Amino acid sequence: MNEKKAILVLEDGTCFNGCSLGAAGETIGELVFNTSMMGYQEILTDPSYAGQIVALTYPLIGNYGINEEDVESYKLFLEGFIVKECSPFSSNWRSKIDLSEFLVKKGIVGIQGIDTRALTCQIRDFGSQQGIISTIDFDRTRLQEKAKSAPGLTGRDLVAKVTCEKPYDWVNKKGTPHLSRKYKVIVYDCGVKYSILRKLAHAGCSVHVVPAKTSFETVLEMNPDGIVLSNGPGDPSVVSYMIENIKGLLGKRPIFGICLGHQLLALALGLKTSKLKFGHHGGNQPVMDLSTKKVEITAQNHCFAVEIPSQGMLHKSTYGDVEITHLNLNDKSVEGLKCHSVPAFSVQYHPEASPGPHDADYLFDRFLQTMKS
Ligand SMILES: NC(=O)CC[C@H](N)C(=O)O
Repeated sequence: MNEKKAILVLEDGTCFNGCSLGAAGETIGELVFNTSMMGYQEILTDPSYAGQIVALTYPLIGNYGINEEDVESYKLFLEGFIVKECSPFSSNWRSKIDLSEFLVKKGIVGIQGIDTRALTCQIRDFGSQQGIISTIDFDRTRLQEKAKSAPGLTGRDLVAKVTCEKPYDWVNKKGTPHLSRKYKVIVYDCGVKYSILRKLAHAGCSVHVVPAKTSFETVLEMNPDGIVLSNGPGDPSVVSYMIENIKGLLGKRPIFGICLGHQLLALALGLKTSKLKFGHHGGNQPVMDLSTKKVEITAQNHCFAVEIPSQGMLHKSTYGDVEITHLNLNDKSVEGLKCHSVPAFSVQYHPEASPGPHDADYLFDRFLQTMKS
């Protein structure tokens, strides 16, 4: 273990002393804990973690290294990383680099050797808060002040920070776009995970990714068969340009929203979103499909959620009835919705992720069916 000191100070003054992991320096972000036992590479490269410091609850992380295939983005957008113990060596046939080297290379400041269980209990009991990791300043009062004055996630448009600058086609292994495909899908990149693009390509779609600020008129001119609203970081309620785009697309083409995309679709339909106490981040969240009563084990990563409409599971929107289709069995929060009069549906969880189970794969088939009809 790197013996260089590091400190984590929370907004409320709680302090953890540990060792530096990754780059030296200082970083501030909203603290979240992720309960996945593996998949740290996918977590690190998920753009939805922009603005956040991620603590992993599983105690030993890094033992299968980092490979070239499992990245979810070209860049790391999270603010910091916390583990109990980073494995000092890694072993896997695909591994190209150790986790700690990878973090240094990507400039991510982290801390290890702290009681991640105590940190998790703190976040779970008192809710998420800002935290600061430092390897250069150990003055607790000063660090706490900095954490307190950090902006937080609410009211911040982080999509603008992570969306692609230019449109691009998702290419196959030979580097050419999948053009002669059955369905042409436009993906609004709000911080898209590559697994979504991989799944769509695997399902037989040609996949065109566009920046989040692309107008709905431009998207319609491209004549897609369907539109995917991707995952992404931050507070959905302030991403007004996406909400306006969705309003322009509803009823014109089939829409499938994933995570932030689900929240944005809900907002466009007149529903509300709000922040959860500490969010859902992990690979074993139980979700019930209310129409079949079937329970799926799902991967999730979100801090905000769609509120249950005051009149119950059916919401009257200007686009017709909107039904809440899925609920989280842990806290009964909204996990999915569908429109009755226009082809649009969405889920709060990640059907493209497979933290073991592939329970939610069927949603891609459903999207294909919607495009077909
Ligand atoms: N993974 C996501 O798309 C996250 C959605 C949103 N930023 C949230 O935290 O709730």
